Amino acid sequence: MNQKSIAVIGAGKWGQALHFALNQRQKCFITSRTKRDIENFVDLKTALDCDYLVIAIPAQEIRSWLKENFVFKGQKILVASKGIEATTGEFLNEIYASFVPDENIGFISGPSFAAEVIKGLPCALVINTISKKLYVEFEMFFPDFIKTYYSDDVIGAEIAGAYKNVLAIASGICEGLNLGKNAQASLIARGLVEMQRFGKHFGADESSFIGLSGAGDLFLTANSTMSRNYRVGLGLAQNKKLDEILIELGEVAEGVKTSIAIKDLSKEHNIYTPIANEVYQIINGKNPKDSLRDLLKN
Ligand SMILES: NC(=O)C1=CN([C@@H]2O[C@H](COP(=O)(O)OP(=O)(O)OC[C@H]3O[C@@H](n4cnc5c(N)ncnc54)[C@H](OP(=O)(O)O)[C@@H]3O)[C@@H](O)[C@H]2O)C=CC1
Ligand SMILES: O=C(CO)COP(=O)(O)O
Repeated sequence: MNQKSIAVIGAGKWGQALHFALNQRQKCFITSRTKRDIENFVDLKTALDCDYLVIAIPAQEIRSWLKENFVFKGQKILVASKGIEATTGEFLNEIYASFVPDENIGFISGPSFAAEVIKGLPCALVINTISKKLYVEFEMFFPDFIKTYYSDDVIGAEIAGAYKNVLAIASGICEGLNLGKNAQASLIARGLVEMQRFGKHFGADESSFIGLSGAGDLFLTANSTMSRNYRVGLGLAQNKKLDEILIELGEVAEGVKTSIAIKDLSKEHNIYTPIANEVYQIINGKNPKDSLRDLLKN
């Protein structure tokens, strides 16, 4: 049993589910901006003093949160967020690199709806880090109902986890327009090819996209109304306003902002990303039926 201290930062849906899981083996602290009545809830300072931190705040908030709150004291970090920063197009590992040495940081990926993890239902996750030692240390904290795998493909896991959110929006749109299961399967399969192409450009290992981090998480979120991103797509297909959809959702849907980052990066690097580009345009007012026509034509 590992006796080092561990804390989750961010008590949203995923932070609370991870806290539940990590609290099975040993006491795990949790903190958040908003104080909550959760077992082992502590203030931020106490959490930051822990040896191991699991950070579960939205991707777009990470840079400012780190700047305002984080001081590196040798902590080992596991990043639970899935997204790409929209304002800069930077990947999360690039943002964290200014605050934490690479060997002290890992990224969680794989199919994992918080609502199931918090019930103790079985799942498999990948811990992606250049340090096998760090993987072994974090693995010790996970309960029996979560099987963990090791990968050193940090960029592949990050891109897969972020990109699948945009594709889940596309799949929700497809469902909302009643385009049928053939269309939806085609969209998901082509989406997988698209995110692999995007990832390869940035040095990702192509095999990450056919494993848990890529296909696993994509199949989960692009096929279920449990996914917030998928529900955003359903709303867009019903011609609802984005603001209205997001208020109704009340939780983060990372694919919305990540679609901006992918649009900018694919333009800058000349990468062919037709589905993500149509999602970006639909979010910005294009009629989804026009997107369908353009995707079928090009
Ligand atoms: N939910 C899921 O099934 C999964 C989610 N993820 C990823 O985990 C990340 C978090 O998602 P999730 O927990 O579901 O989202 P939620 O919307 O449920 O919660 C987000 C939490 O982040 C905190 N937060 C938001 N902005 C800030 C900020 N500026 N500074 C500090 N804290 C902030 C909020 O804390 P407070 O409420 O205290 O203000 C909030 O509770 C996302 O990147 C998501 O893609 C990954 C796998 C599964
Ligand atoms: O990443 C997730 C499951 O692996 C959660 O997806 P949503 O954010 O779309 O709900």
